[in-house]
Amino acid sequence: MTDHAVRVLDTSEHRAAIDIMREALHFPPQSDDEWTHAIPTYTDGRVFGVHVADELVGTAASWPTRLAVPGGAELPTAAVIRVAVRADHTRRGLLGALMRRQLADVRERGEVLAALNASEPLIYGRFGYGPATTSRVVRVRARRGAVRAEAPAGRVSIVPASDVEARLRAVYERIGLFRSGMLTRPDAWWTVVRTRRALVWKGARAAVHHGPDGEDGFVLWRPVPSENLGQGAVLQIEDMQAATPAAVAGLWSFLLGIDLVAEVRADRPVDEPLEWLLTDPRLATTENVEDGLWVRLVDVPAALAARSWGEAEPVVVEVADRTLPDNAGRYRIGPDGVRRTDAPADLELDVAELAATYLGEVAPSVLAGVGRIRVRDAAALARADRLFAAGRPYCGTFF
Ligand SMILES: CC(=O)SCCNC(=O)CCNC(=O)[C@H](O)C(C)(C)COP(=O)(O)OP(=O)(O)OC[C@H]1O[C@@H](n2cnc3c(N)ncnc32)[C@H](O)[C@@H]1OP(=O)(O)O
Repeated sequence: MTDHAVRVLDTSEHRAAIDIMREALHFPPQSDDEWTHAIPTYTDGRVFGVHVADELVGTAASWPTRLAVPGGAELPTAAVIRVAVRADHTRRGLLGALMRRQLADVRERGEVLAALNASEPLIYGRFGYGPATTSRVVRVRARRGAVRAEAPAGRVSIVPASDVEARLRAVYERIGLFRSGMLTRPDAWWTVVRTRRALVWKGARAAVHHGPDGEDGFVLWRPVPSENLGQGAVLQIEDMQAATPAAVAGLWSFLLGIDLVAEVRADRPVDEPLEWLLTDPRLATTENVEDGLWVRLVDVPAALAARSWGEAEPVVVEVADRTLPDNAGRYRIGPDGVRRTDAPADLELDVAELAATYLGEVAPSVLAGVGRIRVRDAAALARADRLFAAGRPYCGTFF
């Protein structure tokens, strides 16, 4: 491995770090205007840099959030952002050095989980992250009456442009983390959205859904270029939160009924019953189903203790963890809770596979079927499926 040093960057070095990230993603360096907006999105003390011969060549940062897990607990979580190594220093172990240092830091802060959106799915598994939520990219052809009349939709009203951030924040706070996989949104997250609205998403509009008990959903969308301009605009949903079935129906009905709109595109939960909601289910086309939030159990005992478990006889799971070895060991998981044990293992898995099952995204038997969980007691597998089962997770907060 190259001679290198990883350390916390001070604030005067943050701009250089963000430019390394932008270069790695093939974006130009930031303008002064962009940098002014970006400053508050870096949390002091949480931005790492890796130096080779005193030159900054890589970076990884995070900000603090909370992630909802099955049963409703919200766990302190590091949202990992802006991971990059300069192209002339890749594949020499520098990301590994950054990841190890960052995970140690997350652990010291008492954060139970780390989470990220991966640019490529091959990067993070080796550091114990697993794909823990899924989303689908969907296109829906717009037409008035696209949503079935009997759907219990409420009223939708457009938010004045000057009020968008305050209203959306208020609704997000109000509805809370209503499904597992959701994250709290700190100031830094809203700053990023404000910046995008000002600099990139020009023309973005927002609307809220009014349910019987108040505002229970919102959508932020913008028109995007399309080849079919003559047939109407294409609307890209940038943020949609819908805490009730009526909010789902109301917001879709509103968007699909706007005049001069040909199509609405969105990233939505795979279990959103869109096709059942539409008068013609073929109006919706799923373009892709892809990994969403990658999660890392940084403190395995605390993470396992915090989620609820289904009804089944306990299983003993042996967890391997190369990066944070004190997580390794056997855990007895049952409906009454989780404790370390010396009993023989029923199932053996890596902490990355544990992360993939943790929020209920995938059943242990699925991972066992493809050889990613080793089964020592076949009878335990069905029990593990029942224990790990939970409503489908979805994040909905891109960062
Ligand atoms: C949360 C986010 O910010 S996601 C954005 C991530 N950043 C990017 O995609 C920007 C462009 N890419 C980069 O900056 C770099 O290639 C990085 C950060 C992804 C990887 O940095 P590197 O310093 O090259 O990684 P490093 O050398 O430590 O690799 C560690 C291991 O991961 C593997 N690896 C790293 N990146 C990749 C990749 N993109 N695809 C496949 N394998 C990879 C390496 O081969 C190595 O494997 P090994 O341990 O078996 O030898």
